[in-house]
Amino acid sequence: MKQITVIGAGAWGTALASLYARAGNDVVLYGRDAAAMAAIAAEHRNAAYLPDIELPAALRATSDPRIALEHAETVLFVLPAQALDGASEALARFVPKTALLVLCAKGIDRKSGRFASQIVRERLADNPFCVLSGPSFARDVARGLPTAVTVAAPTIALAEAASEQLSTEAFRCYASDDIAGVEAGGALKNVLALAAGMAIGRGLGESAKAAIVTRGFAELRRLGDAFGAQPETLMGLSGLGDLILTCSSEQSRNFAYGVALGRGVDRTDLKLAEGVYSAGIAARLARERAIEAPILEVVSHILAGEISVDEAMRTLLARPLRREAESV
Ligand SMILES: NC(=O)c1ccc[n+]([C@@H]2O[C@H](COP(=O)([O-])OP(=O)(O)OC[C@H]3O[C@@H](n4cnc5c(N)ncnc54)[C@H](O)[C@@H]3O)[C@@H](O)[C@H]2O)c1
Ligand SMILES: O=P(O)(O)OC[C@H](O)CO
Repeated sequence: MKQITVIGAGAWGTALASLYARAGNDVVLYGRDAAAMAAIAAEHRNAAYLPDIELPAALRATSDPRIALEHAETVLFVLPAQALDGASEALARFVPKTALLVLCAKGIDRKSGRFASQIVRERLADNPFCVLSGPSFARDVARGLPTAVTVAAPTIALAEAASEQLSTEAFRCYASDDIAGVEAGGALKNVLALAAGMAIGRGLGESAKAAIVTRGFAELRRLGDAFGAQPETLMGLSGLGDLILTCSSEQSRNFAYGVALGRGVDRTDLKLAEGVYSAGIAARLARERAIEAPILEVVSHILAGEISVDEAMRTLLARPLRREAESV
């Protein structure tokens, strides 16, 4: 049994806390909202996220960071990318020096262009850490449905040890030492899911969606390569695998948000579509590296209210014709 603390009581934090509590670990879920955390502890249910899922009775919940972290052997950071800098600064002093950090955000800090590992390690430089990413809807994992993800760490030995610890019967972790690849895949697939959703919402059809996902994946690979990612990582669970999942179901908040944009309707009920925050910075990082990323570019312009979905499609379709083999 491990002492595990999950920071972030949203959908994914609640699902992971539930997964590891059911697997027999001593798990504490930490969230900022004292009333919400007291309700989770009393009712074994997270009313704001996954309200219909019954949480394990052994799962503890608190809004006190000292209580949450004092005995932690493993600390999962399950916060939106934009919250990581502030939260890791505020919480760093409570995190035991030897605790394994598991970074679960799929986004890019839009001010600094940094990924989760770069942000959190600035505050917690001495702790061992890994990044967890891959096809995994919170609801599926909370219900105990099976999936597989990638766990990347600075050394393959640490990644294998972390994968061993983080795997359960239904949650299979593959080890990798490609942190850049795993983080790039997780963040960029969200932006591409917005584009895929927009195509469906605008009524452009499944063929257009498949073309956008495939050409978007070429952009993900080019930009990932510039970040130092290994191609096989991007072809794996945290790249292609998560792209397939996220672009194929309205269970994805990013895809659903894109569908809504394509239809011209408001979806403020979608609590977090990470791609909305990562699109502009992803397009900028590509531009700065002279990497062709027309889909990331148009998504960032649509979100900024600068062009419509129709204008974006016209821009994409008017691009010069290329040999496919030269542009993947
Ligand atoms: N939901 C999923 O299926 C899923 C799966 C895999 C990865 N992810 C990724 O995990 C990350 C979190 O996603 P989520 O689905 O849990 O989001 P969410 O919107 O459901 O929950 C985010 C939680 O973080 C809390 N929070 C925000 N700032 C905070 C702070 N400074 N301190 C403490 N808590 C804070 C919010 O109150 C909320 O409870 C995202 O990067 C997302 O892409 C989500
Ligand atoms: O609901 P989304 O779009 O944030 O996607 C959730 C997970 O990242 C899917 O793997």
